[in-house]
Amino acid sequence: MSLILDDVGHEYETGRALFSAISVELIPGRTYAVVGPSGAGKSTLLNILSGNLEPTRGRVVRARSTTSNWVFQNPHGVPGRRALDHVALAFLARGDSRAEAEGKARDLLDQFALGSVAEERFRHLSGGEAQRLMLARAIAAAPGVLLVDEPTAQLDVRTAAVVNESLGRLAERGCIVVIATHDAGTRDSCTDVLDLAGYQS
Ligand SMILES: Nc1ncnc2c1ncn2[C@@H]1O[C@H](COP(=O)(O)OP(=O)(O)OP(=O)(O)O)[C@@H](O)[C@H]1O
Repeated sequence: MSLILDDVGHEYETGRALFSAISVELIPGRTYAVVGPSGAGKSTLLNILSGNLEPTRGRVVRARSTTSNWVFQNPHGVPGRRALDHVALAFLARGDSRAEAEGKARDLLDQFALGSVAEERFRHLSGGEAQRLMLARAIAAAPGVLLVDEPTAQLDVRTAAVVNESLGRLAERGCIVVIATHDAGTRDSCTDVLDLAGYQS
């Protein structure tokens, strides 16, 4: 089910107008890079897409059943919980048995080059590992829309490419993936680019 931005613009009470007149239909199967200079409003647009923030202009049309999942720039995990359990829980919540959930979680961890830290506690992961774990957990939840803020900011080029590929694969499974990014590699790996520079008020 698509997500439609209809003439969307936003201005915080305290500030200037960030962007205006964004009209675009986001379609399952595609990955959207939201780009623009720092302060252009990329995170704000993700917030609007998530439904957490009402735009001051226009509207977002989404199916009532659409689930969205947000991966933040700063990873939030449970310090004493194993990496594996963070991902397995999402499968358990969807009705899998413990064995099935752990099997699927290990596959996903391997995809994100996290197989070797599956048994590690969250607090022992590096910044980049923790961020990839958050992505794996979000993907395990199979949301209709995945919103990701700067997924490759802490990663080396090779690991960033792994993450970009995984986000593309998730889209291919029917998810709308929207990524706020400054990373040219991530932008180029997306099927579509939404450049906020073109929507300045
Ligand atoms: N809750 C808020 N209230 C008032 N102003 C805000 C609020 N959130 C963000 N802003 C301002 O709106 C502007 C856009 O912020 P936003 O975080 O959306 O930009 P961004 O493009 O994601 O930036 P960056 O690339 O640096 O992450 C900034 O000037 C910021 O200070």
